[in-house]
Amino acid sequence: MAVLGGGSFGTALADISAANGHRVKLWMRDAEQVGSINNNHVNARYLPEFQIHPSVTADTDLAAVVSDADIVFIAIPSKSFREVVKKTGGLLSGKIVISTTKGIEPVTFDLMSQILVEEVNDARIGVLSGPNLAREIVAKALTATVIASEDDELCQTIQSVLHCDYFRVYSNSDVYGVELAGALKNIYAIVSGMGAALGMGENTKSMLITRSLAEMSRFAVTLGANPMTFLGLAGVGDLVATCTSDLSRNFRVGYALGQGDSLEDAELKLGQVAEGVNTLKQVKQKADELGVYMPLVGSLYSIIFEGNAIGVLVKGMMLREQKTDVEFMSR
Ligand SMILES: NC(=O)C1=CN([C@@H]2O[C@H](COP(=O)(O)OP(=O)(O)OC[C@H]3O[C@@H](n4cnc5c(N)ncnc54)[C@H](OP(=O)(O)O)[C@@H]3O)[C@@H](O)[C@H]2O)C=CC1
Ligand SMILES: O=C(CO)COP(=O)(O)O
Repeated sequence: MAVLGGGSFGTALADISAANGHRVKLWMRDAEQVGSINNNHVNARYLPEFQIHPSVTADTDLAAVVSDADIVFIAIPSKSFREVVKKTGGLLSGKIVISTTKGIEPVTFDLMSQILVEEVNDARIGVLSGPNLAREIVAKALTATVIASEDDELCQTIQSVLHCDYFRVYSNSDVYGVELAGALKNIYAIVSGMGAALGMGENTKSMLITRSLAEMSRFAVTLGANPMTFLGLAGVGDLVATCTSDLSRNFRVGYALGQGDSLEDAELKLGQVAEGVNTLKQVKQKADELGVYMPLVGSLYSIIFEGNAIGVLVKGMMLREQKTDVEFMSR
């Protein structure tokens, strides 16, 4: 088995699979980080306090790591996903390839599994998504995830590779819905982080999460996803986890923005990927093109990229025309 990307989530997945008896190779581009995993079983940059299972070894040689594996998980930020897949030079063909990346490619609006379809011949493709904060997983907190693929056998294989007494794997055949949900919720985690910095109460948190769910499912349904997927772990599950935890990098970026930091400073302080910032840009553009009503996306975009004041936008949103609660019921 191989995991491409040795950040916090790639490391967490490698550790679970190794503890389940698999020999796991982690591909990382940095030789020093590889040395730390092979010699000390520690990912010194991303999870320094955690001891990785000794059956996980790391390597900087991408071709060697991929050639050796029948299952390949990809945990590379969306910004570099296509570039890394291209670098594998056809070696992913015929393998089970699972994206764990929650992002959207600029210009193409491709999700990561769509990039895999475009770049790899004959791979069996799946998506892993759900409420999966990496630091909780490595601490063995009880966790559930979703493997999405139209290939039932693939889903069963991944369930058996990852399932253990603290990690439960559900399947779903709506690949597009599962993957889109994972990308979209990052936007709302930024909004929630911002709200937390401004001291919002429980009523406000609840309103924000519920209206986020309404907005993201409205957008996803316009693009052809199944709205029912949004009621599952990859939808409401991941939305709740990410919008309520300061372990979420997107939440933390929002918190820093709410405290008055610039986007640049907030991202710099974080030092890791917060996919929601790019996702916000892509979704704002697509929603404008398609005419989808997304007041939270519109407001967050104008705060971050157009310098509008949070207070003015909040007031504007609260005083908008009245809407129905569950819009799918009134169709
Ligand atoms: N962390 C989490 O809780 C979860 C994350 N995810 C998703 O998984 C994806 C990865 O996240 P995560 O592991 O947390 O990210 P991190 O920021 O922790 O790590 C990113 C990893 O990707 C590597 N990387 C980045 N760019 C390249 C490149 N061009 N070539 C090779 N390697 C590269 C980094 O290497 P280097 O250190 O050398 O820069 C690092 O190992 C994201 O889309 C995220 O949304 C999904 C579920 C949970
Ligand atoms: O996707 C995640 C949890 O499910 C991780 O969220 P962040 O990328 O915001 O840390």
